[in-house]
Amino acid sequence: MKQNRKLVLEDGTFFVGEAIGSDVDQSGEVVFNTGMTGYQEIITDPSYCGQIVTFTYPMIGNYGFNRDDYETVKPSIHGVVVKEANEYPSNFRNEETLHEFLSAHGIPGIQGVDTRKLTKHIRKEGSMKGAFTSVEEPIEAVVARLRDTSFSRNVVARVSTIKPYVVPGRGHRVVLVDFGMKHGILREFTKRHCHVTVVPYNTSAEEIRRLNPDGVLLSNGPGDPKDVQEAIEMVRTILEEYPTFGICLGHQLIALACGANTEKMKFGHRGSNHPVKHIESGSVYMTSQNHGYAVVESSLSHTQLEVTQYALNDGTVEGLAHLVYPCFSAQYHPESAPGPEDSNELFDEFIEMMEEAKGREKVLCQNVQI
Ligand SMILES: NC(=O)CC[C@H](N)C(=O)O
Repeated sequence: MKQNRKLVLEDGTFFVGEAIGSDVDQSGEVVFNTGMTGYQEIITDPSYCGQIVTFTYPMIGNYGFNRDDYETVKPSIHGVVVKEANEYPSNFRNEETLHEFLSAHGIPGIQGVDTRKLTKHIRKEGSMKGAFTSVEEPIEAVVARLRDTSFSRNVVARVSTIKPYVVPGRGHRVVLVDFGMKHGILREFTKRHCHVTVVPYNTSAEEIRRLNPDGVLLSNGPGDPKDVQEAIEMVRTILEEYPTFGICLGHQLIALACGANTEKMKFGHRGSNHPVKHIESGSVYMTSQNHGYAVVESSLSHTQLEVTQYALNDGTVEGLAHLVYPCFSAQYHPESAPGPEDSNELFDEFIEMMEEAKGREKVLCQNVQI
């Protein structure tokens, strides 16, 4: 393997390896994902906007990239770090290699890195900034540059849709607020015949009201939830008016809108086998996760939210429900893509919630007629 690219971390730790993908010296927050499969979905998940993802599974690219598994058409990840990038994918759906895919989308990568060492370092020291550079560039210069770089606070705006669009269906009318939506979420709604209107992240409560939805879905998305202030305002209003379901960033926005707090985690949860316990049933579900922030449990005591699910690995909050309004959320990805589909039923719960709300409306109308 060639030694023609370096990954330098903010604390001066560096890894030398072979350049793959695009030839750009990009920087980002270095995080790790432990999934054994699903690299295409991970690389195309907009929640990774601005991040450099280290894959702990040692060979990436072995089944190639195909036309079906995109989570968004235009990836916004800032780089990938792998132990070995497979050059000869073998799969009937394969269309291009990891290297070809990354090159086509301007994403840099590196192979030949001891990803186990890098992951252990991040676990110990926490996720941190990193940059790809040439092997010649002095470490001190890169570190100084990284210290001066601050992450963009505008990542949601980069990945959200600019204009609303409709994915027609004959079922419930859902307004899906796109903070960096994975296509998997849309797939779950179309599977259930919903009529989905996807709207930009900064759509106001008034604009949503004009669409007269049966329910509102707040999608996943990149960055710090506190950076999307206009959405927090909107969520505060809509959750009192419509059945509301929040996924990942959407979950965090519901918490903030209700007066709770969120915090940055040391190294986050990114993988496809995170056990989550549902308090009411006692059941444990394997979940697909990708988040670096979490809801602060102690901040929930003065809100109208209750914890419905916990992460079994570290006890962090994984699910919330509103005590008054039909509103609930999950910190993980019930749409999977990639990962287990155990929690798919949350979409059915949301459909039931919309049905119940419609039923209540009908009774109210009948009473008025009498
Ligand atoms: N997948 C997501 O929606 C991630 C939410 C948020 N950006 C976080 O890292 O916690």
